[in-house]
Order: sequence, then C-alpha cells, then structure tokens
Amino acid sequence: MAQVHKILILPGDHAGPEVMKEALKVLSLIQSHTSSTKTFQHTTDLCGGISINTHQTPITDSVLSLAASSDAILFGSVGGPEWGTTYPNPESGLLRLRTHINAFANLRPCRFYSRSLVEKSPLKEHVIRGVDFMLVRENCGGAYFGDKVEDYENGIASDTWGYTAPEIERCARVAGALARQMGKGTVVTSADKANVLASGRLWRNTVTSVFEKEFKDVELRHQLADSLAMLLCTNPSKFNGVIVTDNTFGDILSDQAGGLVGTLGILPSASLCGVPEMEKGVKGLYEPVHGSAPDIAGQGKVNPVAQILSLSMMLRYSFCMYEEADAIDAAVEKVLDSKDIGGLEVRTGDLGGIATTGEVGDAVCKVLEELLKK
Ligand SMILES: NC(=O)C1=CN([C@@H]2O[C@H](COP(=O)(O)OP(=O)(O)OC[C@H]3O[C@@H](n4cnc5c(N)ncnc54)[C@H](O)[C@@H]3O)[C@@H](O)[C@H]2O)C=CC1
Ligand SMILES: CC(C)CC(=O)C(=O)O
Ligand SMILES: [Mg+2]
Repeated sequence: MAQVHKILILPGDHAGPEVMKEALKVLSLIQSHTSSTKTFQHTTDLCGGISINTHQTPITDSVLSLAASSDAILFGSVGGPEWGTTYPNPESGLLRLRTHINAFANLRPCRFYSRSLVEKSPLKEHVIRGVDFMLVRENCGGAYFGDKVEDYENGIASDTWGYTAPEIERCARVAGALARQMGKGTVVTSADKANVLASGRLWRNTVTSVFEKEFKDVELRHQLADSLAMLLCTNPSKFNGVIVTDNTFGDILSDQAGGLVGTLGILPSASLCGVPEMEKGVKGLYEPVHGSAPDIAGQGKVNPVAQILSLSMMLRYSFCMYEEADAIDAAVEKVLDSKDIGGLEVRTGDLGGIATTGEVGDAVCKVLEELLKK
C-alpha cells in the first residue's frame, strides 16, 4: 500500500498563490512518478489577508488544527499594503501557525542554484563564487513572540526579546545535526549580540555548552551579528557551512542572503518541528524566504523558483524523498542555465530574463519529467 503524506497548502496573498500554482504543478508530477509508493493528500485553505477578508481573522482555529494534523505545510506568503500593520495583520497568522505546530528551526539555505547565476549577484564574482551556507534561524521565540506594550496614544511601545535555554538548545542541536550531515569539517557559526543583549549572552553560553557536550566533533565559532552582516558582503564564503542565530537576526540576515545571490526569488526555507534525521521525516512548514511581493504580483513577473525549491525541501526533510528532491533542484539548475525563450535564459525579470512565472514553472516541469524517467 502507498504511504500517505498529508499536506496542507496555504497559498496566502498577492504573489503567494501565483508561485504556489507552479509548485503544485511540480508536486503533481512527483505524485504521478511515485504513485505506487506514495500518495500526497493535499488540502488547500486560507491564511493571511485572504483569511481576514473571509473569516475576519488571519488564521482560523480550523486551519490551525488542519496544520496540526498534517505531515507538512506548503506555504506561499502573506500580507500587503491593503491590510496594513495593525494587529491582527496577515503576518500574525503565519506567526501563530509557526508556534502552533512548534516549527522552531527555520532552515534558510543560501547558494546559487545555477553556476551562471553568479553573474547576477551585485557582488564581484571572485567574492561571491562558491558561497553555500545554511542559515538556521530560531523561529518560535525572541522579540517576535515576547510580551509587547502597545500604548501608541502615549507614545510607548516595547517588545520583549527573551529566550530560555531550552529554546536555544533545540535550535543549536538542529545546527549541529545539519553540520554532521554536511560532512566532516563543516563549521557552525553562531551569531548573536552577546556584547550588548542579555539574551545574546544566554544564546552564546547555551550554544557553546550544547556543542561542548553533544557536538565535540563539530567546530563552533561565534560572530557578532552586526559584523557578520558586513562580512557576508565582503567574504561570504568564510561562512560556508551552517550559521545559527536568533529569530530577528535570522530574518534580517536571510533577506541579506537574497542580496548576495541577487534576488529573493530563488531562496526557499523549511521550518522544522524537530531535529532532521536522514532516515526519518520530520514535520515542517515550507515557504519561500520572500514575502508577498505586492509591487510585482499579478503580472506574471514573480519568480516561482523559491516556492518550487521549498517544495523540494519538503520532500527532503519531511518525506525523506532525496532522489525526487535532488531531481527538482537539478531541474531548476538546468532551467536557469538554459536559453530557451528566443535565445534568452528562462528567467523572470529579477534575474534579468523575460520569462513569466508560468513559463519558468512549465520549463522546470518539462526538465523534471525527463530526469524522473531516467
Ligand atoms: N513569509 C511571508 O509571508 C512574508 C511576508 N512578508 C510580507 O510581504 C509583504 C511585502 O514585503 P516586502 O518587504 O516588500 O518583501 P518581499 O519579500 O515581498 O519583496 C521584497 C522585494 O523582493 C522582490 N521579490 C520578492 N519575492 C520575489 C520573487 N519571488 N520574484 C521576484 N522578485 C521578488 C519584490 O518584488 C520586492 O522588490 C509585507 O506585507 C510583508 O510583511 C514579508 C516577508 C515574509
Ligand atoms: C512573519 C513574517 C512576515 C516575518 C518574516 O519576514 C519572515 O519570516 O521572513
Ligand atoms: Mg523575512
């Protein structure tokens, strides 16, 4: 009997549904290839602004319980100027989802998915070539979830940027486990502001102690988060391996990673609810690093690669489907390297091309179909 994987699909707002459409084409191809061994049961529902418009809340209890009973969630992106920032805004639906399923470790890889993309980076080729790191961002704690004071009438507001040792420990374990999976010699860089923040000092002491006790074989380095931001521009390959950091720094540094490769449109992410193991899938929430791109949404201009690669991360980490995940990554690489549209690259505008969102998705499917036949 085929193994059943329950997937909840939450496309979200603006660019979210556009790129999700392309990822679902890829999922359907994978499904027809593996139908004898795996069945993907997927349900689509609402989160974000679209849920506010329909249910007056960014995420309903019923969607939260669907998420809790799913093996994986494939998420688009939420938010947009029409909903503003006042709580409960669309983004708070995503934050609630992350904590509801305890998706505490957000893996955000930064690398070029095609050699020819190196020239699209704003950095000089010799600086950026070979960059390949996995940023592990703590995803359910810190300033995004601490107590808030919102007394705007009196001009007072604050966010509590707090951590407990167990929250840091579990994140450090994910970083250590990933480093081991990447192979001997992989370095883990922990980024914090231990020179200023109390939570930063707890972060540094706790990460150090986890590595001393549980990952003696993995080299751990510490870097202040502000200088890391600078060094990522001047010498990014120095941080090849794993970077582990807290929620706020991880959010900012992973968008900076988009700057390193030249666009947010190719960066996927996986928010895992446990430590990844090679033999056993872990539940997770998969979404691009980018937001809902309202400035370009609805015109076929959005790059679907980050969403498609988020699907590949889902197959890898939640379902241990390594061959299929590798095939998707290879198909993306081949498409980004090819010149199919009037002699031009099959790339969206963010990568200097003229292809539409749908053309990139179709091209990935075409190559993937061939790769899966082999
Ligand atoms: N996970 C999520 O749902 C996230 C939601 N947001 C929300 O998204 C909305 C827009 O936020 P922004 O700060 O503008 O960030 P953004 O990530 O949506 O866009 C930043 C820039 O990158 C471009 N971009 C993003 N994704 C792209 C893609 N796939 N292809 C080509 N270009 C792409 C956009 O056109 C824009 O110029 C806000 O409401 C924000 O809160 C932001 C980040 C994450
Ligand atoms: C809740 C999200 C909008 C925060 C964010 O920017 C992200 O997770 O990348
Ligand atoms: Mg962000």
